[in-house]
Amino acid sequence: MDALLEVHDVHLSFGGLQALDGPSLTVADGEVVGLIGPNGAGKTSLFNCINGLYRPQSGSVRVLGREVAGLPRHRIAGLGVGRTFQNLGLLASQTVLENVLAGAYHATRGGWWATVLDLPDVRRTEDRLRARALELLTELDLADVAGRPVGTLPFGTLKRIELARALVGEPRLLLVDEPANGLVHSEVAELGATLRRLATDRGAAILLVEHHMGLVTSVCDRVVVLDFGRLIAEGDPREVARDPQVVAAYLGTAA
Ligand SMILES: Nc1ncnc2c1ncn2[C@@H]1O[C@H](COP(=O)(O)OP(=O)(O)OP(=O)(O)O)[C@@H](O)[C@H]1O
Repeated sequence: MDALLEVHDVHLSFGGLQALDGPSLTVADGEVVGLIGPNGAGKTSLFNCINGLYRPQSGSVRVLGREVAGLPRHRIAGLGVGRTFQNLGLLASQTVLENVLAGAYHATRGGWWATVLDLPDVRRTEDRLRARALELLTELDLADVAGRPVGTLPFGTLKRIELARALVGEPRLLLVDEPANGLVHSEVAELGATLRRLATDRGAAILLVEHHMGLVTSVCDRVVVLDFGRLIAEGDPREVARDPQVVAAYLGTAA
């Protein structure tokens, strides 16, 4: 069977700078894979190539066996790829519920006429998404703030809203970018439990970019390590963390 995500020999450069220099990796259903590496290693660039923000110059990115490199972002989201952003992509003046529903934009594209005419199909989809959003808000302990504007809420809460927004479209593959950044210890532990639950209960595959090694070792089945756009190690999180090449990369001494 095809892996859920297959990245093969992807190259991406900005002028003379090689952001991705041929990494290959796979993620299977229900698997949580950590994507780690020092600052500037290419982690976010790889996310951008998977969800269609960037188009790699060469190589292949397959989701459920289908080539997605070069497809528009909403089409890739429609194939089941969700994403959270490092710098939260939330709208401060909108409520928590509105922000979460915006994450399902690709699923509500019934067309202008369908929306204006309030066609039953569009209404049914919107009702279903609303119910799903409210369910997620309860699951992520956000039900009490559903009607509050996002701009009035603390940072740890915003991180959970960002996660709910990525989940409302029921992704098969979730790309999570530095979710622990800015969270206190107890929030990181809670986040780890939430990510594990998503993979175990919903069978979602998760690719997790994270610098917090405690979170990586506690939730990831496997990690892949990038340095200067290249894959330098792969395997069990604890073993990889001891790999001399990985240690050197983090200390800035790798070639
Ligand atoms: N749009 C862009 N234009 C020019 N250079 C870019 C662009 N996006 C990324 N880069 C460069 O590509 C390289 C990889 O960056 P990327 O953000 O993917 O690394 P990262 O591993 O996610 O780093 P961090 O852990 O700091 O978020 C860096 O040298 C970065 O400066």
